[in-house]
Amino acid sequence: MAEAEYDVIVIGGGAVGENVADRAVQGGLSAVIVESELVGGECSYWACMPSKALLRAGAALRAARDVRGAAQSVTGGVDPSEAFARRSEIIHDWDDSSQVEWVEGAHIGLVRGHARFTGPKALRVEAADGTVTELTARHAVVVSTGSDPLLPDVPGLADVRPWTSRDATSATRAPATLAILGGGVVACEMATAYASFGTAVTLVVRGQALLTGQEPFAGELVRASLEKAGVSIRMGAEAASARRDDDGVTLSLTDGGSLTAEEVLVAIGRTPRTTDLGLEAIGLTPGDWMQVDDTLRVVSAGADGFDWLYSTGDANHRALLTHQGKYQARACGDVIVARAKGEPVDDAPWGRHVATADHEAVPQVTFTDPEVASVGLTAAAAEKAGYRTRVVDYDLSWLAGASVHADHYEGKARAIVDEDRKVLLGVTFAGPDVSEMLQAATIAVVGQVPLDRLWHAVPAYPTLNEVWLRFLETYGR
Ligand SMILES: Cc1cc2nc3c(=O)[nH]c(=O)nc-3n(C[C@H](O)[C@H](O)[C@H](O)COP(=O)(O)OP(=O)(O)OC[C@H]3O[C@@H](n4cnc5c(N)ncnc54)[C@H](O)[C@@H]3O)c2cc1C
Ligand SMILES: NC(=O)c1ccc[n+]([C@@H]2O[C@H](COP(=O)([O-])OP(=O)(O)OC[C@H]3O[C@@H](n4cnc5c(N)ncnc54)[C@H](O)[C@@H]3O)[C@@H](O)[C@H]2O)c1
Repeated sequence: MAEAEYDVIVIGGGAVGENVADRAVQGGLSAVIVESELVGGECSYWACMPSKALLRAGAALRAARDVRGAAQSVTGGVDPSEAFARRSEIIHDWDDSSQVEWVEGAHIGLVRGHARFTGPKALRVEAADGTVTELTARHAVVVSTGSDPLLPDVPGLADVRPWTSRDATSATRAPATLAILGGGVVACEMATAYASFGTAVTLVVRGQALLTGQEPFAGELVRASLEKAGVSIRMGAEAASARRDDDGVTLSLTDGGSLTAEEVLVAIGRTPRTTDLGLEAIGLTPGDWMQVDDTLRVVSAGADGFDWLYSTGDANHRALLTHQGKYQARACGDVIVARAKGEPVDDAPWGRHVATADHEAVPQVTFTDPEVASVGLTAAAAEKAGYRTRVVDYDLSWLAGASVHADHYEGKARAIVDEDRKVLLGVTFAGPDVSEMLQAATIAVVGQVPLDRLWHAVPAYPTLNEVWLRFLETYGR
């Protein structure tokens, strides 16, 4: 049995854990990552990267088809086998050697195996070959273990071996038919990708809308385009039972209907990867999300007992997005260094050691058709939070840039103005290729740039970014 002591132990070598360890080492501490699967985690191998790779071919074709002159050259559809091959190439065929090389180059230790707490600042790591390493931390342990797909308790569902996001992103062949449970981000993105491969997709959605955390027009535009692409959408229905036979999986639905598909993908949210982490050894409850303060320090059972325990990324449930987890990681790594060295902690809102943006300025792109790019609060969320707001809507198709971009550009944009401070609380764009417009909105929201000053941020003509000028003109000066 090997033993080792480090200043910082990071459990989980996903994109988030890697960044915590990197910041700690850059601050002069020693750090080790414990990883039970692939260094790079879910995002690199089963989530962001492969899903976006699978979506890209369809998006490129749609763009070309809507530009007269280019459209004439598009004579076929997406070739799924080439799209799967490109996906595999982009994610290095599930080989993490390049990420391991990066970890080594960053002077971060790496222990492969499954970590469990044995006590405060103490972990036991079991590798697949049975090797055991006992690790102790001088200053901090960071739980960056991510999340797993949530499976609903539906009779028979587990027995039909449903697809999760991992199966959908690592498939090497498109099924003829696919049922998808859920109407959120994974469901809509995977419906878009598989419909582009020629799969007959049926979405089974519990509520009456898609992408419910977003402005309502986003879900409505995505719904219309999925239906145009041949996706069947069953709103107000849930799976009541499932069984598999030679015809595939048959789902009976709560609305009395049923459907049969070759595969069923469950995409109804996530559950924390904290069940098998030995949390009971430190007085926490296995299977819970880790509750943290803005410096990412665990507060679940009173901050005093856990001044050495942190959690970043999906595991803390603040914002289940790679970029936001990496943002937390930078604050977390830096605050661990500051506390270890007895340096001042900058934990005022927007300080170096806090993840303030998690509360009201989270950017997200959903890579559907159309893309949905949003940051900050929706109109409903701003109202709920008690702000006095004005909603500014603009139709993206009215922009000169849109008419050049595509022959039938369809899209909408919304900005939420805080009427008391005359700054933006949130912005949403839904339209083809809006993803690259998001960072300007994020800067305006995080920077709390006054509308008066935004008039001086002149968008280039003729680009889609002219929506910024139209927002201001619509609002009035
Ligand atoms: C289909 C899909 C598409 C997505 N697309 C996007 C996107 O486009 N953009 C975006 O921002 N977000 C996207 N997300 C969300 C994003 O994938 C997650 O927010 C991100 O991966 C979280 O990173 P993490 O480091 O917290 O967790 P993970 O990436 O899950 O990493 C955690 C790591 O910890 C390891 N681990 C867990 N327990 C232990 C243990 N006990 N011992 C040792 N190691 C352990 C795991 O093996 C894993 O490697 C997507 C999610 C899904 C499901
Ligand atoms: N492009 C991106 O940024 C991207 C892409 C994919 C995933 N993600 C992240 O991954 C996370 C997980 O995505 P997701 O789509 O699984 O979750 P989600 O929270 O986005 O959507 C889950 C959907 O399932 C529904 N639902 C919940 N329980 C249900 C049940 N028992 N039966 C039927 N429907 C049920 C919800 O109403 C919701 O519509 C998200 O938080 C998202 O941030 C991000």
